[in-house]
Order: sequence, then C-alpha cells, then structure tokens
Amino acid sequence: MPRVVAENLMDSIDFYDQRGQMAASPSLGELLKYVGDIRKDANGDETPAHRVLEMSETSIDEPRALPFVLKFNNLTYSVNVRRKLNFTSLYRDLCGRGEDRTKVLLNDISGEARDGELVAVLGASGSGKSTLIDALANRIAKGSLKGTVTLNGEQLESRLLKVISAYVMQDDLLFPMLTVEETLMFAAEFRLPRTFSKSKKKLRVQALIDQLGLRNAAKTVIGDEGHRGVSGGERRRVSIGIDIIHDPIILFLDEPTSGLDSTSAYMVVKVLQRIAQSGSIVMMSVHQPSYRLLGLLDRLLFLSRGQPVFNGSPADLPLFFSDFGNPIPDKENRTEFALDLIRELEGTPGGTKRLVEFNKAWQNMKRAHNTTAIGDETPTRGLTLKEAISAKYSKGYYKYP
Ligand SMILES: Nc1ncnc2c1ncn2[C@@H]1O[C@H](COP(=O)(O)OP(=O)(O)OP(=O)(O)O)[C@@H](O)[C@H]1O
Repeated sequence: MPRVVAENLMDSIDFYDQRGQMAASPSLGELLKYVGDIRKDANGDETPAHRVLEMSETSIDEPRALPFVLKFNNLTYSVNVRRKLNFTSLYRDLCGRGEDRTKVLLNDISGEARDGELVAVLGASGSGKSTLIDALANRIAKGSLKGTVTLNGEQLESRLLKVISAYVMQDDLLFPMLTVEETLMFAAEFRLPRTFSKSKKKLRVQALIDQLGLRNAAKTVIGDEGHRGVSGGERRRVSIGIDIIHDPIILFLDEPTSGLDSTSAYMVVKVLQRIAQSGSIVMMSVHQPSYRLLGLLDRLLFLSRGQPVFNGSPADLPLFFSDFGNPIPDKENRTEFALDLIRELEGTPGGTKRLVEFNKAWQNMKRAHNTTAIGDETPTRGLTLKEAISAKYSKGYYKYP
C-alpha cells in the first residue's frame, strides 16, 4: 500500500544551527516551500510548492534510494591583500598609485560528491583545502565567491544549506564533566525539533552512539587536562556526533584527523565512512592520509595553490599519473607519491600548470565517457530537490518512531 509522507511533518520541524541557535527562524518545511518557489520562478514550473509526496513502503526501506548529488563548478575566490608598509608603498600611496594585491585562493575548481561517498580534499599546507571546504559550506562572504554550487541540479539557497548540512570544526567546545551520552543528549535537546518527544531523542542518541563506535565510552566523562576522560579520537567522534545529530545530508569537516595518531585517525574516518554510507555526502580536508585511510575514501580532490590537479577515485590515481608520464611505482603510497610530485612541480619554473591542464583534459574525457555510458550524469530519479529532502527526512524520522 502506498504510504503518504505528508510534508506537514516537515512543517513542524524547526532546526537549530551549529551553535545551538534557532536556524534563522524558518522551518525546514518553509524552506522547502521556498525551494519550490525558486523552481517556479526559474522554469515557469506550475507544480504546487507544497505537494504531498507519495512513497511506497519498499522505497522507504530501500537503502540509498534517494540520491543526492552536490556539484560545484568553476569556483573561484580572490581576496585583496594589503601590501607591506614600507617607504616605497607609502610613497605610492601618497602619489595615489597605491594598490592592494589580489590573491587567488581558489582558481576554477569543479567537482562533485554523491550521497554515500566520502570525499577528501588533499594538498600541501596553504593549497586551499580549508578555503574550499569553507566555500562549499557557505562560510565565505557572499558575492566574493564566483561559480556555482548545486544540489541535484538546483542552486542551494544559503538558509536551506544551513539546515541540511553540518560543519564540524577542529575543536568543538565540550563540557568536561558530562559523559559522552549526556553530551549527545544535551545536543539532542538543543538541536532536534521541539516536537520530538524525550524518548525519540533518547533513541536518536543511542543510535548515534553505535554509529560513532562510542558504546564502550558512552558512560565516560569527556574530561580535560585536569581530569582524565575520553581519548582524543573519541572526543573527536563526540564532536562529530553533536554536529550530525539532525542527520544532515551534507557533512563538511576541516581536517578531522589532525592531531590524532594513525589508529585514532583511522577510526574517525571509519565513522565518517559509516555516516556517508547511511545516506550523506561527507566532504573533508585532510593533510596526508595513510595508506589504510586512503582505502576508506571514495573520491579525492588534490589542490595545488588553489588549483585542482587531480579529481577522481583513489583507483584512478595509477592510470592518471601513468598517462601524465609519471607512473606510480608498485608498493608506493599513492597519495604520498602524488603529493611529492605536486610539490616537486611547484618548485619548477612552469609550476603545476601542465598538471592542471592535463587534469582538465582528463575530466572532460571522463565526463564525455560517463555521458555516453550512463546517459544522465545526475541520477535524481525524477525527484525535485524538495521532494528528495522531504523523503530523506521522512525516512530518517521513520527510523526513530
Ligand atoms: N583571508 C585571507 N586573506 C589572505 N590570504 C588568505 C586568507 N585566507 C586564506 N589565505 C591564504 O590562502 C591559502 C590557502 O589557505 P587554506 O587555509 O585554505 O590552506 P590549507 O590547504 O587548508 O592549509 P593547511 O593545510 O595549512 O590548513 C594560504 O596561503 C592562506 O594563507
């Protein structure tokens, strides 16, 4: 029997932003209505903004039945950098010839990420990893970022993105005297809809504790320098848990493994893989992933001085670099090889220009191949963004009755 997923469920859901504040007041339902209005304006589409979505029981239980594709095209971001103050610059200022220098932090970056995928942005220090994560998470001043970011082909309105995504910072402030379970319960009280009963919130917290692999640490206090508590890796997973309590569609993380030993880093990324596989898009910046960690990643985006130099799966790396003329020797760590080669090229007079161009040609070739092989690159199954979001959350709440 078809099940009716009424969107008025969504109407009653208020969400909270990353700091536990009400997310700029509109509910998810209101925002979804707004998405419908954007479509109408853009396409002349007369579809009512608030439709009742019909879904069968099978489609609700089907794993990863609702695809989400985040695409970013030609992202470019520059800032004005003040010149150092010296006699020459002072003289030029006095003559009215003083000029600030423009620094390009992101230069024509395109790519995509799909639900179920764990995507890593890699590159040397200062290559623009954090800036790209910030740009995608809408944490860059409006107007200064050029290019487009879309979800399922529809441009993401910033308020909607805020509700359906989460950004995990490196150092979340946690209360040292609370246990892991209490910390997550505290987050549930603040961030889950007010309409949720206490028992629903408890169920969500218990499911999250298992997803984060924190069952054995659930009753341990967070602790601090003076009081022994959870380990660094567990602490990082608690921070992630706080930010994903509302089951975001997109999760952004800036260097989630920094400062952790390789085993703790692996466990954090394993949790991120689990989160992705439960139906989210997970994008993170990472400095130098170990060989073991690389095995968990679905897609890599290498940057060099703000430009993309490789965009593909870890399995694509050997073919890419052998086609480029620098085959990766057997048994060599592929990411280390790539990062070393990029660093080497950066030190040459031509820089990474040839690699940037080669990557562009490679992307075009891949795109042409995919379009011929699959036909449609974005398998949204005919759902509008609004319908896909509604279905995802109805499905999510269905899990915690
Ligand atoms: N507001 C800004 N003004 C000027 N330069 C900036 C600004 N923000 C970032 N940068 C510069 O942009 C470059 C990219 O910075 P970003 O933090 O994104 O690099 P990263 O790859 O994440 O580095 P790391 O691995 O060290 O964290 C750096 O050279 C940085 O100094």
